[in-house]
Amino acid sequence: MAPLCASAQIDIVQKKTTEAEEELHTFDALLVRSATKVTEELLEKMPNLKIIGRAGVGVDNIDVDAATKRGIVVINAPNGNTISAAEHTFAMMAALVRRIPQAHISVKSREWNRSAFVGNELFGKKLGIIGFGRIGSEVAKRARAFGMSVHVYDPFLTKERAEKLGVSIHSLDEVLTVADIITVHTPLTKETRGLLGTENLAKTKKGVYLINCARGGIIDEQALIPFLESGHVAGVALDVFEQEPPGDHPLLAFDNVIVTPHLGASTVEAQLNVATQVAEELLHFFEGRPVTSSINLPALSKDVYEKIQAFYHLGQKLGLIASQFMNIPVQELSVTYAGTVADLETTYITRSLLAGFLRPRVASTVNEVNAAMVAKERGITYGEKFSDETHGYANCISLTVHGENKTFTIKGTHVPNYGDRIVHFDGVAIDFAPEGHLLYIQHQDRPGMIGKVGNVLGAHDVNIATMQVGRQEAGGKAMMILSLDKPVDDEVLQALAQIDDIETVKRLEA
Ligand SMILES: NC(=O)C1=CN([C@@H]2O[C@H](COP(=O)(O)OP(=O)(O)OC[C@H]3O[C@@H](n4cnc5c(N)ncnc54)[C@H](O)[C@@H]3O)[C@@H](O)[C@H]2O)C=CC1
Ligand SMILES: O=C(O)C(=O)COP(=O)(O)O
Repeated sequence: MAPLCASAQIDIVQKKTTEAEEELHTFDALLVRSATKVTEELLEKMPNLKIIGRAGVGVDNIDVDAATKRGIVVINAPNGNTISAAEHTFAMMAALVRRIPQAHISVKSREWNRSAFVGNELFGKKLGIIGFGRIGSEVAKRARAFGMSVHVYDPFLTKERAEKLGVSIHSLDEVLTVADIITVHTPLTKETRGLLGTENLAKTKKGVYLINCARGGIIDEQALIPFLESGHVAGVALDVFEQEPPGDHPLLAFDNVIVTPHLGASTVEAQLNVATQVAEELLHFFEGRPVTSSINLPALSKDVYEKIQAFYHLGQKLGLIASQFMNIPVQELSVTYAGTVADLETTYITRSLLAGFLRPRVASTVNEVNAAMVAKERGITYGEKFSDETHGYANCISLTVHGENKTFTIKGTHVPNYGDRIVHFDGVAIDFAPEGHLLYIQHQDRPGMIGKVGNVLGAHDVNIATMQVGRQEAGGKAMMILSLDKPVDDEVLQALAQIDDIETVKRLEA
């Protein structure tokens, strides 16, 4: 939190959401741990919210889809508590096989019953790890130091990484059947909920030990009961529960179930790490710098951000202008990158372009977080292409919009230390800055057109800042793009449309 406390721009309110009902609508940012449930209902009460920071890893307490729909960035602190969670898992493993909590209670009860607490060694045992990300792999390192062999199931794990960490990759069934101890380290998702349920528990070795320091529900709590009763499962260590706190849960009655109250990340070090990480990211966000640990935005490093920043702005302007020009329903946007920009992280630029395009069309907030989702909802598809055709510029972004009976193409370039320029507009080569109050006029290429337009605007007290003209061929289709000191009203548009040889007049705000 220190970075936030040091910032003069940030006011910190530390309360439970239920105690802050009256103020909820005022907050720009929300920082939470796992106990706060960020539901759609809560988000509805927070119309000002721009970012949610999870000071930890798991975001299963946050309705990320609902946040994304509203254009709210969700960030977490992905590695600040990894070591603490891995160490806690290991502490639970040792406690489980040596029955330390039970022995502790016994001695505290003034008993001295050594024969009741004969345990097992970890040395030489097969450890099954399900989910081999940051925490799973740290657990593996410690297991190897204890002389255990490590058998991993993770559908996304590469052979190289497994070899590097000295573990063997297996199918889920293989891990279930060979492991003496199984520990789960996946996120809680549709796929992992109930991963260790009746069917899979039945595949485990008789006398297996199970550990869940990831999320309640990955091991099905109800399904576990008969396996404990029959002695098939020798013991279970749980740091997390389907409902937290678990209340009077039947699992708590078993002597060989050892538990902690979601303490995996509860160390001084981990809390300092995650709080600092998330606070720094939050400040970056409000300073307009990239955030690197967003759940609902592609990751972007500072270096990459600095390179794409200019194109990000250009993309947004291309989208914005094209959307107003094509003020009809559209089905498809096609973006082509050429020259230096084609080597950059274009996904971000495309998202920005898409957000610019959608902004004049939708009432709700649309930004690079929810642009793809909003486009999908409206049946607009989009795609990226790469080309060598830069039209003589160092870089060129070209956007083609496909509407029902019309297709429109706009191309732009970014010139360092000069700015963005639109260099092609609806088939005509032109050169103007996509800024401010613009007016598009399509007309026949005849002498005197500029004067006529100037007269009408002058009569309505509209000052022209710049004027660019272009045409396909002499005497054919021609266009003017004017930049004006103030926006024009409908009356001015009508007056211009009445000039002979003017075919279309459109207002474009950029
Ligand atoms: N008890 C506690 O206080 C803490 C719990 N956690 C929890 O630990 C879990 C793991 O965290 P990290 O290692 O940081 O995450 P991670 O994202 O680095 O690793 C998760 C791994 O699970 C794998 N995975 C995803 N779906 C899978 C599936 N269906 N089957 C097998 N593997 C699958 C992924 O490929 C990934 O390698 C999370 O659920 C997190 O919320 C994290 C920190 C503290
Ligand atoms: O980071 C995680 O996923 C955790 O489970 C830690 O949760 P906490 O912040 O301790 O409520």
